[in-house]
Amino acid sequence: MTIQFKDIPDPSDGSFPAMAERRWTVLNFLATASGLLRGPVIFLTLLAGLSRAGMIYAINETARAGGAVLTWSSLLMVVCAVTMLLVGYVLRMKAFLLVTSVTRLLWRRLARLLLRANIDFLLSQKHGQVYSALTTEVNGLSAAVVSIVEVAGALIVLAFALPYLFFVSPASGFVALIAVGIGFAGFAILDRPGRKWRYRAGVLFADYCDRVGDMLGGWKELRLRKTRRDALEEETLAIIDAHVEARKQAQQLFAGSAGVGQGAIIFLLCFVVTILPVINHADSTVMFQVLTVIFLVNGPIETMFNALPNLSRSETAYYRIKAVEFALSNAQSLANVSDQSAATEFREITLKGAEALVGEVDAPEATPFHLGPVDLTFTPGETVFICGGNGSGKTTLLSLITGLRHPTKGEILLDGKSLDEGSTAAYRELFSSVFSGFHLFERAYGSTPHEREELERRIIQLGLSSRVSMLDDKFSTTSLSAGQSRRMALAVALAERRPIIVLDEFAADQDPVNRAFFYDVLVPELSASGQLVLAVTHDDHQFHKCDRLIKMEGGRVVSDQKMQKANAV
Ligand SMILES: Nc1ncnc2c1ncn2[C@@H]1O[C@H](COP(=O)(O)OP(=O)(O)OP(=O)(O)O)[C@@H](O)[C@H]1O
Repeated sequence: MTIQFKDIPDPSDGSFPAMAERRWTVLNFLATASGLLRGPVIFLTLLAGLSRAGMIYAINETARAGGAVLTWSSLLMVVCAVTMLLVGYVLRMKAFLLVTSVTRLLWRRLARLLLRANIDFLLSQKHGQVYSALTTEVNGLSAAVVSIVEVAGALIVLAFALPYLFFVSPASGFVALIAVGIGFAGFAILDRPGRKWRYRAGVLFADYCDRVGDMLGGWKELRLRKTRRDALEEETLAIIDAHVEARKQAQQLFAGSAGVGQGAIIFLLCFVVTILPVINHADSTVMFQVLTVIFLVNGPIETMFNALPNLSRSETAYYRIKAVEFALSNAQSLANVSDQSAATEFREITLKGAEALVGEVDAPEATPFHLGPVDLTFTPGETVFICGGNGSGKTTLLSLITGLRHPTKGEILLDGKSLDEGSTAAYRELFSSVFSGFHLFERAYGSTPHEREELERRIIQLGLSSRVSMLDDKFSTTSLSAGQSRRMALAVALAERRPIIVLDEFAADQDPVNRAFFYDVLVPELSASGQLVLAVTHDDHQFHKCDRLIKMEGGRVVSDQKMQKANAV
């Protein structure tokens, strides 16, 4: 399924209520997810702001008192300075912890959604959007918590410093107000195009992740053909350049917005040193007081105008993450969420008029593959081979039988009871499998000690003990040849001792000895133990070794033939 950015607000949409609402949504999310409102950060920010404001006042009062060392104002100055330094340090640490809280929450949420995503989403080829959401977007969004704290701190300082400035010199207070206003106006003007470029950079980063996926997954094909490698490299470089350009454009606008804020403070300073003496008839005390205020609010204001673009970037990051969550939420399968207890045995599995559509979501422009209607029944102890040409629907049929895919029409019955999404999770536990595109985990996740014992036995039985050993539930290696990897996956599946084992073209990459072992020893052993064996195979000279042979053609079961099983040799 291609991820649709349906719910991403248009970054160029600056309509006031929509924009304000979006900002509020992001701020609200960050405040809640980080625990900002619960912890001491608000209090510490207030304390840091107050101590800075207190510093301004104390410096001025000390200067007015003639600079004596032991006055109440000089003591206040020391207390404020120490508080400012200590609180500043604690605040930086606490802010970092807020960032990690948001990252953890988002990563956990996305991981949960991924683990419950349905087959169509997982079969989709392009997962760059997921990788980019999990990396840059999550980092960008989390880091914005610090910006909230910085902006809040600066606003607190301003809330005290501006009235004080009006008190000391109304003209300076007025000009300072204009300067801050200019800073905000610069941000408001440059922010929207900045966000647009930032959004584009995000899309391009996702494309880059997809190309990296191609480089890692297709490294053999890329090594063997220079023109293919060159073309991919060329495309990747173009994506990188476009991404860098988009980021540069965004940065130019965001830096410009911060620059306007900085320029406004410089304008204020210029006013103080050039115009104020004329208005004030060169009163050096007022000059000193005004300069002290500007000196001490300069830092927080600069930080604030730098932080505002970060909040803007975080808005884009938030909605890009939301888009992935949206796509994943739409692709959730209740069968992956339900925690009904596992089914441990069955009498009969029936597919009744079951149909499936493949590729409908992933490639809407192409005609989807239609499987069925299929009517089949399976019982314990049967050995069923499924054959048919490439693309005839064997794997799709297996995904229906195993409950990985829900029929678009018809139903699957377990012991006469129709499966719904809620009961499918328990049903799936009947199966162990080695699909053609299997995955070897580094550990035997979720295995019991008894299963691990069985796994060690199977590793020996399948001739893998010279390559693989187990330390607790961890395999010594998963770097194996194709045939060995498949046997390793089989060992894991066998150790699970489920009532049904599904094997998709298992023998395809086995040597003659292992192939013979599979058909003549293993399959009869499983059948004798009462397990239902469902095996996709192209080995027509082995067809006589099954109880039933199902033949697929163009998505339909064209024959379901009872076989006279030959005895194993
Ligand atoms: N992710 C997908 N998106 C779109 N179509 C798909 C996808 N996966 C498979 N198909 C299509 O579904 C059809 C059935 O595929 P399936 O894998 O079930 O065939 P198969 O019989 O197992 O083939 P093979 O012998 O090659 O493994 C094919 O025509 C294939 O092109």
